[in-house]
Amino acid sequence: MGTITMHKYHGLGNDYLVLDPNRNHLALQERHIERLCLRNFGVGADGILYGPIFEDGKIKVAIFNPDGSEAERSGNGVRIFAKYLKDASYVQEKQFVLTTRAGDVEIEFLDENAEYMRVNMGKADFMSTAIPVDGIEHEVINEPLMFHGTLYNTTCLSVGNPNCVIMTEDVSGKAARALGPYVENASYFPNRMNMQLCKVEGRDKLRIEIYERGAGYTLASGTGACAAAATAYRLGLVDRKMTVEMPGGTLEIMIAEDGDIYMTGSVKKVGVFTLEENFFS
Ligand SMILES: N[C@H](CCC[C@H](N)C(=O)O)C(=O)O
Repeated sequence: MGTITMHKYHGLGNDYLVLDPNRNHLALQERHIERLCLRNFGVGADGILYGPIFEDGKIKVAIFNPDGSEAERSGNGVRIFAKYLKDASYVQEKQFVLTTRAGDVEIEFLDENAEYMRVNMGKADFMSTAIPVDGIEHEVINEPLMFHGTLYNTTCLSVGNPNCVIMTEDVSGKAARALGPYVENASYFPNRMNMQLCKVEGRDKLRIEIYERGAGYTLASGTGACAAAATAYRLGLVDRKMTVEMPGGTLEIMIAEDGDIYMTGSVKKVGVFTLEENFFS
């Protein structure tokens, strides 16, 4: 197998390991992903970014959660991977397109070190069939759904991956950890679900706590911030530009006139890990 080298980054405390198949020989399997993400027995991460995969003239990245499931998109993940592409000299431009399983995102570096960037994350889709949410095709807006015996007023949407946003005054890590597993695995959601608890703190400010599909409680989520922002805007609770505050830090979100969601935020490199030959044995 040869030595495996991985590059660790975080986006507002949501940390990922980059595994580059062009520079490592590892047929990535679920068990490898789970083991690498373990914080005590492994390297520790909220997910794996596998790429760049050069295909059909595109630069692709595959995104995996610690439970081995593949995500259609990750907001912190695409900012991290964009910085890796620059650090590893795969890209020299200030702007370029990165392709995820949910399609293209447009990256724009805002500084020399690619530690601060803006990403066009595309449009939100509230249609049940796009998220997906079971039942007749309808927009899932302000819908009462039952989780763990209690009804919650929810709005569900896709921003490439499935998100459930619950507007509430009780936005805390404790509340997110308590409710999150029931939302993640509710029978309404055929592909499971990412959950955000969201408090509107002004026409330009949201605060969220996150429980991610396949990852659990995390300190920040790019798609989660975009989902909360698109929901609050759709509900008429905020203007087009806002900050979304999370335990790990803040992202700036702007909903453009055409509905595209622009996410601006930072990325930090932690370091490089070289795995022991027998790490997976
Ligand atoms: N767990 C998510 C993917 C990562 C989302 C989050 N880390 C982000 O920054 O968007 C999912 O299964 O859809």
